[in-house]
Amino acid sequence: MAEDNGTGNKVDNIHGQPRKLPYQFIKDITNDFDEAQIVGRGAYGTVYKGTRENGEEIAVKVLQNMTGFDNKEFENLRRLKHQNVVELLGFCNESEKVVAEYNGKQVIAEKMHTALCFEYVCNGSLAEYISGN
Ligand SMILES: Nc1ncnc2c1ncn2[C@@H]1O[C@H](COP(=O)(O)OP(=O)(O)OP(=O)(O)O)[C@@H](O)[C@H]1O
Repeated sequence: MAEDNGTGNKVDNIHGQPRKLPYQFIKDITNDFDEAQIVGRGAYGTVYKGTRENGEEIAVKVLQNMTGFDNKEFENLRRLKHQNVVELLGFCNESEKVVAEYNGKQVIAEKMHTALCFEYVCNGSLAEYISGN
């Protein structure tokens, strides 16, 4: 089923090879990165629970201070498929022009939106599981 996120970006089946996802799509499924959707925080950013129109849940890891996915870790993750490893469904790497202040002047700046989307695992973290919380 295709999902129209209101910008003309149709997002079909997201399973298979990890694919590039529009920023508008991850914004929509996380209710504009609503605090109530936060499921955790890691060293690289905040993880949100996103819900697609068809009810499918997705973990959206919004990465901070990243400009792209040219590192080895991402390439490995992209190829990895294993029953014990959460599946990478897609990634977002989109720039947006924003007005920012620089040296007291208003300038047009390019803001990068980078995120990784994984299958959602609903049993909490391993630490919580082991400690029985
Ligand atoms: N696929 C997922 N499904 C559900 N919750 C997740 C998922 N991925 C991460 N989380 C939640 O978000 C928290 C932070 O995850 P994240 O991967 O960002 O940090 P991390 O495990 O400390 O690794 P990193 O070193 O990459 O920061 C996890 O502890 C977990 O609670």
